[in-house]
Amino acid sequence: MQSSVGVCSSSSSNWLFRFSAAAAPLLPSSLTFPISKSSSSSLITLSTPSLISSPLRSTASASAADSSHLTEMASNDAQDPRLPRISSAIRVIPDFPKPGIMFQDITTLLLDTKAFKDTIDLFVERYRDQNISVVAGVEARGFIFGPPIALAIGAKFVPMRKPNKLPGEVISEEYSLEYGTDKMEMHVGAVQAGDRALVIDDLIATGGTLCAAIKLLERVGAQVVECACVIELPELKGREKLTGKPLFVLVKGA
Ligand SMILES: O=P(O)(O)OC[C@H]1O[C@H](OP(=O)(O)OP(=O)(O)O)[C@H](O)[C@@H]1O
Ligand SMILES: Nc1ncnc2[nH]cnc12
Repeated sequence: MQSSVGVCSSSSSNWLFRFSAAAAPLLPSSLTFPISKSSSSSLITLSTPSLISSPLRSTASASAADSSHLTEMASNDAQDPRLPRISSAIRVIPDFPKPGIMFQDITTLLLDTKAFKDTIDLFVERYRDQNISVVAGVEARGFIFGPPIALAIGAKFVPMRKPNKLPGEVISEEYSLEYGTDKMEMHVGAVQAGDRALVIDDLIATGGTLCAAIKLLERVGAQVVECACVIELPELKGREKLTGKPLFVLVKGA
């Protein structure tokens, strides 16, 4: 099938420069727990958990009528003590893969068995009763978080892959990057019209990647109930590009 360039385009590269804290985000208060970088080179340690709000509070912008109950759930939830550990388990590596980029490294979260389990549990607790039929995981790091969530909530897992990786017939969605475009692909037949989809990735920056995933799912008639990420970089305003789809995140990069 043909590729198409979606209306959701990201205006900057996937590798993102981090803005100063002075650049106040115009986003709705969606945050849960800020990741802060220690003075040492790579490992971050959270200084003070000065701003913890519930992960369930943090996310859903309630544009999709079908997801309004998720927003309601969020607003009623108390702070969750699991968030500081999750946040502090994420390492920030400056200048990777290019100078100026603060890389949010979730591999250290995977080494912390409690924090990793808590991460999965938080998503499972949110989605287990939402009648989700498909969890769509975005390559590559959405492949880490998506499958355990899918298994736990009884949904199928569908990989959303980079070009020319899937062997069967695919549909493709191009999306803009700062210099050029990238493409995401999904197997034809993996998702059916009427499926209720959750899109999972580790991180939202400009939102271009999640936008492409949403478009692929909607092209086959699925209903995207929500997007979920471990980390949001709010300064990049990716949330605003999600065509009204709710976004749920656990922590935000500072
Ligand atoms: O919100 P965006 O600006 O679209 O960026 C977010 C995407 O960037 C990273 O993946 P990347 O494209 O680096 O691929 P990888 O996981 O295969 O390294 C990240 O895991 C998200 O998928
Ligand atoms: N700062 C960042 N860290 C990790 N993955 C990213 N993808 C886009 N920006 C990123």
